[in-house]
Amino acid sequence: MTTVFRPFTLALIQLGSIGANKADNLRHARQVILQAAQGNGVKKPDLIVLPECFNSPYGHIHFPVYAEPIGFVPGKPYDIDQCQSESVKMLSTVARETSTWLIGGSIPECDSNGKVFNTCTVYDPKGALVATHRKVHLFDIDIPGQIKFKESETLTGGSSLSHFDAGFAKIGLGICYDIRFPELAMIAARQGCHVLIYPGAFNMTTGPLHWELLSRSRAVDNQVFVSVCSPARDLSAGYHAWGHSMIVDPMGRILGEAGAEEEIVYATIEPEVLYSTRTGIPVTVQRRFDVYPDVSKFPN
Ligand SMILES: NC(=O)CCC(=O)C(=O)O
Repeated sequence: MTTVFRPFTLALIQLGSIGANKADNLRHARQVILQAAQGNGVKKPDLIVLPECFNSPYGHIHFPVYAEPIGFVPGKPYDIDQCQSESVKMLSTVARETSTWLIGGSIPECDSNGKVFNTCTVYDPKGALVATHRKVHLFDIDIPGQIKFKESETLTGGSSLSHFDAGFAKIGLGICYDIRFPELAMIAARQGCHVLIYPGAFNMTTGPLHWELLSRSRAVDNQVFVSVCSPARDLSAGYHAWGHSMIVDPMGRILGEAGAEEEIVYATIEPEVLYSTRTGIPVTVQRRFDVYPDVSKFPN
């Protein structure tokens, strides 16, 4: 069945005040979601997005401490009342109260084998948990003198791709470092996603260089809308996020962008832009898979 793609309003919450107290983080996130759901004076959003790791400080030592069991299995019914995750319960409740689709950024998730994942959860306007995405590519980098970070110290990478149908668009999910891997975005687009959404938290070294570049690249490569949602910058925290949450259209134009502080960014997603981009520059039907059939066969 082909997914309907209709105009809709997207709101990104560049959340601030993410501290050590999880209950405070959840309270604050709920309050800003309620505010975002009011709209920007023009239109109430159809979909609200939170940033990566919105309920805990961002750092590998924190993930196991803040991790919550979610236990979502795609395609199986999920009972929110039985769920052990306070973050999932809050997100489900506020999605229902606001009658809005909600992409709950990400939270550390633990499974029954003691593995911890960086997981995004998605709620429909009735509060049902309809999709999850476990960050596939862990953020392990070392730029001497600038930044060293190793999520794999405590996290396990997810092993599947995640797309969902919101009724007004098919949406592909990734988390932060996942945006550096064009294969994930290309598969989502080839499977019919119109919009790719990455809760993220780039840093002050790579953020200025790559955050916008990667967002616009994934949008132009695949002729889809791309949106990246960061926490606000907090120079008193252990990790300094770049901020600059943004929404990019299939031509690579930035439709809305935050600064470094807490802010809500709204944009209207117009399907016509995707269709006219694909008609004018038809790369999506000009690919030469006979020349480059499977890049994984080539050595590094
Ligand atoms: N949270 C992350 O995955 C950060 C990714 C990042 O900063 C990068 O440069 O990539």
